[in-house]
Amino acid sequence: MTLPPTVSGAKPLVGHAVEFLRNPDRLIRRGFEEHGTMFSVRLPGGPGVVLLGPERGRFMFGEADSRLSIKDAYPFLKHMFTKVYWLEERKEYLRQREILVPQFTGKHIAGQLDLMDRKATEFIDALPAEGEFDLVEAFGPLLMDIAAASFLGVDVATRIDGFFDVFRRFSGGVDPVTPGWVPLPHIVRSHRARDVLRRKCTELIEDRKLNPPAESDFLQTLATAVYADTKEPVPDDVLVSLLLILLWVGHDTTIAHLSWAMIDLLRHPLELKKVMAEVEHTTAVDVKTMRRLVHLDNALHETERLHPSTNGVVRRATEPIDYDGYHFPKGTMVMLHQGVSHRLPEVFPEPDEFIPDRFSDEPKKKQALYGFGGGFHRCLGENFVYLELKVIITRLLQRLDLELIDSDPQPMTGQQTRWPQSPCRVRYVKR
Ligand code: HEM
Repeated sequence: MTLPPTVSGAKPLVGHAVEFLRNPDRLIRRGFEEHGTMFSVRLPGGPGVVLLGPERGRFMFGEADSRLSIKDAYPFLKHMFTKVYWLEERKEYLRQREILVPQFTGKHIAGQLDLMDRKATEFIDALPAEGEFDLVEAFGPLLMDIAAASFLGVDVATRIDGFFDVFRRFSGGVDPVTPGWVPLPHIVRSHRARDVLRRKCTELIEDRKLNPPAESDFLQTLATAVYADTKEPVPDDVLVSLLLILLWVGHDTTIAHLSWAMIDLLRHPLELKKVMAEVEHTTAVDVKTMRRLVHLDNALHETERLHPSTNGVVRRATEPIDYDGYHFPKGTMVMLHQGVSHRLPEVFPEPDEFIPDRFSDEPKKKQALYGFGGGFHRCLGENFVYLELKVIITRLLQRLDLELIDSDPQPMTGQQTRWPQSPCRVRYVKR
């Protein structure tokens, strides 16, 4: 048995590396058109296999970590975070996961809703009576502020002004092809930003150990965490990396989802009207009320389908794997690409159209979405994100009349989170 067929366009020596770095979506769409839902790409680190669609997704996320591993799947995380969480051996990863999981229970997330509401309200209060803003430029600091207040505490969040810009430089280090030691400008910038962030997070943890607040919060729980099995304190460098991961994933990908959700709604007045009717009289922002916002929920899933925030979910084969008539040698990089998977016409008819009601007609279709990954590593923050988006959008639509200035923003290309490219401005008038 052999690898799946290879997509066209491989160059001598570098294979598909350059196109994969610069325009992975185009490469993968071409692969789909040439070979269907499974094909190979040639990358410097060895063969890569791209999988598309729910059936292949079930295979990928159903495989054990011991065969399709997350540990070596994202090499850039090594230089961005050093050795932590996904990069650890399975036993250590599970010990760290045990610390995180309790922070994402329904009860904990429900406790964050008032904070999200307060921050969204402050954001709107601070706007002049009318004007315009760029969605990414405006939502970036707002979402960073919510992530910082949720994971560092409200008092600390006020002391870390400017974190969003530092994180922006840090995120520039996402590069699955170039080794972390190569001194290219984006990697050097990312390392400098990482050092600033690590220093700051170390100070915060040390400070919390010395001065615990009267009421415990997430940062306090983390600063005093012990491993469940040995009862030994978790070392500071691990705590700092966990904090950095949460702050990073806690705002970066959400910027894309929130910005695209607003763009999708503003470009579809009939859908906007349905959502407006639903949120118009919403005063309390408790979990039950947010769950009743069915149109908004469907619209957010439709945005997740059309504009997934990440570039793909990746695993590395730790042993040779035979699948559907093909052979993946040990070391193969296996990637599920959400962008193309979410637009397969046989799964989602009229794939390029924004049709939130498709999820009312067939709620199970949500299971074919991979915006938040799948299986054991499925995003721990998914419920947090959906509630956060609902709270913010409810308040925005209640208090602002909005109109898109740039009517057709395009997604970022390359390896960056799929934010809409600026300018993506809205004009608003306060009601
Ligand atoms: C729109 C926003 C978000 C998107 C699109 C997103 C997407 C993802 C994806 C695709 C994965 C799976 C990675 C893989 O399997 O290789 C993941 C994992 C994860 N996400 Fe998110 N995420 C978002 C927001 C958040 C937030 C707000 C948090 C928490 C603050 C969070 C915490 C995590 C954690 C801890 C994992 C790792 C789970 C594990 O492997 O144990 N995410 N996310």
